[in-house]
Amino acid sequence: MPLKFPLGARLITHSLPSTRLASMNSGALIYSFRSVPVLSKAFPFRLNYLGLVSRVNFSTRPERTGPIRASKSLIEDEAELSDWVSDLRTSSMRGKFTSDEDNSVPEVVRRNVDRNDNRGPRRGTGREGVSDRFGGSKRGMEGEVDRFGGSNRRRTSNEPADSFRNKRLGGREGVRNGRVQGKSSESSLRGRNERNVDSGFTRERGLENNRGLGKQTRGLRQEEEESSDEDEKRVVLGSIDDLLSEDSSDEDDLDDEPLIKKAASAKAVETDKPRSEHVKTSDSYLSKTRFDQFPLSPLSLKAIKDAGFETMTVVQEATLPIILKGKDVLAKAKTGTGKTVAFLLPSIEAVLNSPPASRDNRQPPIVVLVVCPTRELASQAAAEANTLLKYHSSIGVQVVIGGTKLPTEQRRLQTNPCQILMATPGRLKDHIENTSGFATRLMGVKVLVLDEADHLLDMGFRRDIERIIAAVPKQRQTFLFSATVPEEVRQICHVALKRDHEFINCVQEGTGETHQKVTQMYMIASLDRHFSLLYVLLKEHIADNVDYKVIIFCTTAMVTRLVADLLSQLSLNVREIHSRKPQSYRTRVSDEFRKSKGIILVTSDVSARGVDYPDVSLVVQMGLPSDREQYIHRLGRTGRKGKEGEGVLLLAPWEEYFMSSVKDLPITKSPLPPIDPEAVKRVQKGLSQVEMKNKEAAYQAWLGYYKSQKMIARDTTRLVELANEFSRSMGLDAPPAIPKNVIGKMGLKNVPGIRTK
Ligand SMILES: Nc1ncnc2c1ncn2[C@@H]1O[C@H](COP(=O)(O)OP(=O)(O)OP(=O)(O)O)[C@@H](O)[C@H]1O
Repeated sequence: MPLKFPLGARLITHSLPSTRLASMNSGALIYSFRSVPVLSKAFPFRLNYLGLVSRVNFSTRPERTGPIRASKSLIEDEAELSDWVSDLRTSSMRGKFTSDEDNSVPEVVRRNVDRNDNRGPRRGTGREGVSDRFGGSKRGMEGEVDRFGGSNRRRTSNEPADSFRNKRLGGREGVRNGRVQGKSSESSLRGRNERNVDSGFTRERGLENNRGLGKQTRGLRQEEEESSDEDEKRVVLGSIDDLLSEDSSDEDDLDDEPLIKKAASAKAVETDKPRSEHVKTSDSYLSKTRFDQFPLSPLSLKAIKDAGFETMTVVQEATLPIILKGKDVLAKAKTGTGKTVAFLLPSIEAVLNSPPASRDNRQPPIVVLVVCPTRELASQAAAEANTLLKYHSSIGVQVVIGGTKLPTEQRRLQTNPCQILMATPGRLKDHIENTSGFATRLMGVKVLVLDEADHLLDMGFRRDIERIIAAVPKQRQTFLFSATVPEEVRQICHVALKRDHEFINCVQEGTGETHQKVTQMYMIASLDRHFSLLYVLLKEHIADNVDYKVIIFCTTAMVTRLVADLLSQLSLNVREIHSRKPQSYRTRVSDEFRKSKGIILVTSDVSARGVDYPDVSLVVQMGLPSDREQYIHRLGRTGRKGKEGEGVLLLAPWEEYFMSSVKDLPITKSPLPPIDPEAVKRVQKGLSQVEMKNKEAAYQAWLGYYKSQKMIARDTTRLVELANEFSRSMGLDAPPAIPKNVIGKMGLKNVPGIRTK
């Protein structure tokens, strides 16, 4: 079933958390952060999470299951951000947010603290473009075959695969590098901020339920995906891809005593359980802790049972007791390990513990505000919330995500009030500023969640996030969740979190942020071989996996369209998603892909984070990922819920420098598979059938994307040479001419090799 990675590639394992919270068998690492001076004005507040459940009176139930579930959609996000803004990001963030935070001294409250953080540089992102076409002709397949054991024959997952990859990779046991590093850079870093208390669990401070306040900071500009109007805004902001677009458009603990009580007496818990019980020996994303070991609403527990969740995931087990004690939390856990439920369950408890709204209050307070970077994620979180709220008929969920007219959402908010609101930043800000009574409702917020927090705190979203934080009460609880928490984010998380927040790191030291069951490899090939290589890889994967489900990430929307067009011409079962597709289309394709097998999704970074597609067998990343985090999140679309998966990163030789940013991840360099001349011919033919305007747009978008990559863009002559190489790889004799204004915006005026129109 899997790609035949070098044998050695499968030998590298990275066990999940081997250390765990004394009371809960989890492997999370918890750091408690001390204040920075500016946050010393924290004031106490207590949420009675342990108290009896009180019900809210207003019902929003009917609307909840309708429009919310119907509103799943794929969104554009960072791919939408301006490269120019991205280029400013790293330096600005560092310059601006280091002073106070550098003095903060987090307190480690767990033993066996993992030191595993990010080191990679953060970079700009791609942009999106236009398109609408999939399905594809059946041309081009006849006669192609044997290389793959028959053109249409697929092996079942149990069949042995006798393919070129066995030969190609079988002799490469020694090749795999399995680089597992990461201590050194980190220890120096954490040495500044944290202590490793190796004597157990000492968290008295956490029992106080003190509430701090999120500091509000000055804003940096933000840009989001919200609507076609927003898309237009992005054009103004200089996204090259936008400029090029024509249509603008992710058990044995049988003690039934609620674990929160155990957590409240951490030392006692430590003696209750021998340490050995706290060591996980597998890569399981699940813990052995049952949900009913926590003081959760019986109705929530019933819904959890209905959902088929038997035990908690590691991140759920690790965060819940801390959150239930009223602490702010920054949680890092690998992709596909249940972070959404981790923040939703205690959020529901917060609603239940809130005083019931007055019956004549037509604008009942929003108690829980969940902010997600994309529409898809907000909708997905709402769907997950609805699963958990199955028996909580009095709790309503709404989504404000853009993609629809603001007045439509305004009406919905008014007619179907909710206590839990999922939102994307831009649209949320719109409501704060333009929806009557909305700001008042936000004053009821007791829980603020930033999903994909590192991304939301990044430059692109910062200004809106700061505006949002300013709009909710300082007396609140805040949860930040992500699979990646780069150091820059650690340094600025005080923007949202209280000074005594806890950092719960479910990523074990040395494992990196990726899953051991996901084999990763990268290939270095000249651009002119990329399309053929992709075709060969796909054909092989399809031959080996009867239920293949592949995601191909491309650098920009226009390149996404090009690749989707090509693969369609090659008679592969392809769909495409990127920001320039209409919302309804993205929703439909997303739903289809979620449910389907034997399908390939070509996508831009709109699908990189958080999207929960089950059973993705292979993720291919074509070209440079915007940064280390993006590589991890993209890869995280496979190997979810402890499943196996494969990842291939396809780079040109001059992109290989990227590998230094992921050197701690177990990525194997693979030799190139032989490319059958027949396959080359088919690809060439396929390319010749792709519309010229799509190639032109892809060329320009490609140029725009790589112009945003500093390492490549600093030599503009070389950049244009490379772009022209890409042009040739599409079968073009001469590079497409680019409008003058676009060339000017890209700073490529008079660069040799560029053609102006
Ligand atoms: N306790 C559990 N047992 C089994 N499945 C669970 C449990 N909790 C959540 N899940 C499921 O696991 C899947 C992945 O969850 P989720 O999307 O929240 O992952 P994530 O950690 O947020 O991933 P990403 O970092 O990619 O956003 C979902 O389908 C969710 O319903």
